[in-house]
Amino acid sequence: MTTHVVEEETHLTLPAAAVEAGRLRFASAGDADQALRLGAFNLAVPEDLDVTAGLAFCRSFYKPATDDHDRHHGHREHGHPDSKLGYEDRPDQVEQLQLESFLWQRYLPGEVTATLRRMRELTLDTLYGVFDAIGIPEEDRELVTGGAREDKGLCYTTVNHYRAGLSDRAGIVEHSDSGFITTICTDQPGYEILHEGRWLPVRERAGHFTVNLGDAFRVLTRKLPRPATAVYHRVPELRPDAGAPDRSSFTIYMGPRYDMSLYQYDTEGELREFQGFREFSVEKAGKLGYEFHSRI
Ligand SMILES: O=C(O)CCC(=O)C(=O)O
Ligand SMILES: [Fe+2]
Repeated sequence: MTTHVVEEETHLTLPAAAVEAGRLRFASAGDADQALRLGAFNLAVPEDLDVTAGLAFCRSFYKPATDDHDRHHGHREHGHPDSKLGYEDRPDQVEQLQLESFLWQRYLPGEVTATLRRMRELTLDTLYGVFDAIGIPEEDRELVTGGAREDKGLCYTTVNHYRAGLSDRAGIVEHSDSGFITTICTDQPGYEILHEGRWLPVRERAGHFTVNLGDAFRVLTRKLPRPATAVYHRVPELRPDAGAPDRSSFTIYMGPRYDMSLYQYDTEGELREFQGFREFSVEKAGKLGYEFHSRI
């Protein structure tokens, strides 16, 4: 007789971790192994990180601005001339605002910038904790990330508004994230991952973010004894729910810069240049049938 409860077969509970005094700690060694295998885990929201401003911004950024100085609204029309990313009305339900970390202060409300900066710090500590778990030598980390510790790599936020009113399309189509790591804050369920060939909704763990590992980690570690998976994830079509707000999420993404290379350890453990990250990203976009950012 199986001891599994039905719920456990239809939902996935992610392994758990927390950052304490700047160090990532998984709940157990088993959680660390599972996190690398899945390419996803839950990360405790630290007590001094208030996500309220971020979630409120997810519900306001797309609405019309009241004046030229209104940074809470008007981001559909803004143009964000200094960003290579910016606003995108995607073919799925989600509309997204993506802004590099050096532009947060210029374009975003002060309280949102403060939240994102704290979440960036947390994401950096988490990234280094994953390097520890895999056994990536300290002296290689700044090279492969393009200087994440000195904020010279690529770090941006994605602010997601899922327009439940748009029918017959996915919330966000299945994809892996391209960089090393993405920390996601959501206000409601919907996130699913591909696990052993099946799409499974992930059970929300109260007071936790979801962390994804991306393509840059998969490429880097593919030939190592403890490789990291780039998790395939999606949000299926969301239905309008009278009285409930649309689904919101915002993320911190960290990856290589587009002007640098992806790296890979060979079977001897030697670090080698793999492919230019921009070329890799253009090829990936082509395979998945979407357009690569026109400004990059
Ligand atoms: O909203 C979510 O749960 C996932 C968002 C996501 O996958 C992304 O922004 O890359
Ligand atoms: Fe994603």
